[in-house]
Amino acid sequence: MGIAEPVVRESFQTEDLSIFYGTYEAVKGISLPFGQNTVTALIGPSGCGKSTFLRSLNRMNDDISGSTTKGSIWIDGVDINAHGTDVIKLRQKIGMVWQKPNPFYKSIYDNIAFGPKYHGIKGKQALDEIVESSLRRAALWDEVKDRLKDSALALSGGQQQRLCIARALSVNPQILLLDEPASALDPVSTGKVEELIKELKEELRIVIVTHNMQQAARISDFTAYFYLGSLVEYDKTEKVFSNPENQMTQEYIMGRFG
Ligand SMILES: Nc1ncnc2c1ncn2[C@@H]1O[C@H](COP(=O)(O)OP(=O)(O)OP(=O)(O)O)[C@@H](O)[C@H]1O
Repeated sequence: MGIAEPVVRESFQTEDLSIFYGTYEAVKGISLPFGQNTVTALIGPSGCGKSTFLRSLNRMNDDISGSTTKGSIWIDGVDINAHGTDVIKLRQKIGMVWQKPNPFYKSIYDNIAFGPKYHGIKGKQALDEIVESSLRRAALWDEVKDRLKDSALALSGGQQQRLCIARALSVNPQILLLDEPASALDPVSTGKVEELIKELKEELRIVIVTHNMQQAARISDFTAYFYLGSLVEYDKTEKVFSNPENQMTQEYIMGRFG
């Protein structure tokens, strides 16, 4: 009898992950790795399960009544769906930015300081440092450093989205989940967010849902093509966009459907 091969797990990956709304299986047994310092793009036609899959990665689906999950999401050898997971700590490790910028009705400063304060950081100097470094990492510091006490809602849409990214960064996540983060932005702001994603991947892993094929091609290292809840193709972005294995991927990328 042979010796069983040890299971080598990426430090962040899904394994046979299915997600249901009631009895409807919106995500069907998907296994995907998310490597360090990589951007992974999730693409596919509307309703194919991209956002459902993305939200499950930091258990945002817990908040949707009737949603259940089967399979595993491994982070550093621990299944985040296991009983007893501290979901607040998990969301500190795995941050999320939504499609529509959603700053709090607070000052720019307080938007960023909120998370660190919640996690127990006290003292003006420590908070000042986190606010500055988070805004710098989100390429927003120079634009807002003289008006930190102004309302975040006075910022432009593109600035608000970078503020939301800075807010996510303020608690030092290892992973950032982005759900169409630039779809509500003008081309200049979109360009800034894309530049930022490329810079941030030097420090973190990023998983992004996007409907914009050029954007996926520009910023991601790996691309996963979803269709009707299943993973049809996953490969290096260059390969998926130049020579996909699957005809359906090819047609979607060429804009023939979706
Ligand atoms: N809260 C919910 N309750 C019930 N069904 C849902 C819920 N959210 C999503 N679904 C269903 O699950 C499927 C996947 O939806 P999801 O939003 O994940 O797809 P998507 O690929 O992100 O779509 P889009 O690109 O349009 O945002 C769809 O059939 C959708 O109708």
